[in-house]
Amino acid sequence: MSLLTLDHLRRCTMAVDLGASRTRVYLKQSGLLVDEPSVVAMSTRSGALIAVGTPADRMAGRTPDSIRVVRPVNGGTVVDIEMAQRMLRAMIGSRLRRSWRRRTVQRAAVCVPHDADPLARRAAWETLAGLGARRVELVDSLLTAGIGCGLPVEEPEAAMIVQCGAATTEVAVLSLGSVVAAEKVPMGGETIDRALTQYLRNTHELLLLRHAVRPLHDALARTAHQETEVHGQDVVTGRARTVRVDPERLREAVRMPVTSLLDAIRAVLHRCPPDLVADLADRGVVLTGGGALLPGLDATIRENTGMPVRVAGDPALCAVLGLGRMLEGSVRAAGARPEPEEAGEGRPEPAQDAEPAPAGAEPTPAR
Ligand SMILES: Nc1ncnc2c1ncn2[C@@H]1O[C@H](COP(=O)(O)OP(=O)(O)OP(=O)(O)O)[C@@H](O)[C@H]1O
Repeated sequence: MSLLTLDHLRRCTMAVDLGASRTRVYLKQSGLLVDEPSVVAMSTRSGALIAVGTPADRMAGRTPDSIRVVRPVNGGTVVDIEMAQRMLRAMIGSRLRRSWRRRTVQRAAVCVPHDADPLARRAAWETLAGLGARRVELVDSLLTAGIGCGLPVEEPEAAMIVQCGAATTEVAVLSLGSVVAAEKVPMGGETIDRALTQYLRNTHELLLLRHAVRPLHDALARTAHQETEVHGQDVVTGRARTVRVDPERLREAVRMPVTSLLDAIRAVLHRCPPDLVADLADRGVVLTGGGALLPGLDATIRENTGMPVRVAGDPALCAVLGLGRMLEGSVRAAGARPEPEEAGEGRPEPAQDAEPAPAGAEPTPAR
């Protein structure tokens, strides 16, 4: 994270985190503007938007043939650019006056996964450019999450972050404003939900209702034999049925995804120089992302690594709030002089983390 990058970011007015589960938008000097499910409901006949965000999410699994529910982001990557643009435009448009909207989106910053390939970076860039952004800065979401949870990422002492998203979890060691080592596992909140749903289907022949998964999360932290009642639909008869499940069986059901996360933490530790590992023993691990709220996850990591583990405050908002802090100018670059405003002046160059504007691609005018 160079002075130049921070200088470019300070000129942005809008910070965006396009997540598989939720979309968040932070407005400079105003705070969090949008925090809504990344979901769009559209008419299959006319293609018109019917609902966006929370109301669209409520429709999922209940729609007639005339309505299609679309999730334009998958694993932190925009997979349907046009739909992501329509979703963002509707979310921002409903909260900002038209005159403000144009000015706000002109310079935007967006979080991208650490290992985002050129296509994924281009998709994030195009989504924002299509909204009218003339300049789009792409910033590593591991750094923004680290800043958002209060880690002094610009210092030489190492810190470990585990960013638990909906579809994936990223483990990283941060030092001097950059990522020293990182691993990604295809395990997230959705993977845990799928494992619990499959367990109930295979063992109890019960189909779980979409909103009945959350109580099972709480059950994961209970002691053995403290059974939990689960309501669902019988696979064979199709009728409503209730079963009682032991928390120990639920923990077994999610053991595989959790073990893959523990393996990733070990792999990252092995790749770190000994001095940084010594820092981690003192500073421990911080869990960010909505999946960090899974009851008992922090305790499991603590038991298996022997390191102190804490869940960040508002973990799901860390990435966007961290990017917001960069926009507000409250982050110092590694080894920065005290007056960062004066740095970066002079010849304008592309920011280190920014995607260069693709050749021939003019920013689309605001609609
Ligand atoms: N209280 C909770 N207990 C357990 N899991 C939770 C809780 N709250 C949110 N989650 C899970 O967190 C996940 C969403 O996290 P987050 O909002 O960080 O994801 P995202 O940024 O949209 O996704 P990604 O980073 O994968 O693109 C969901 O899968 C959700 O089930």
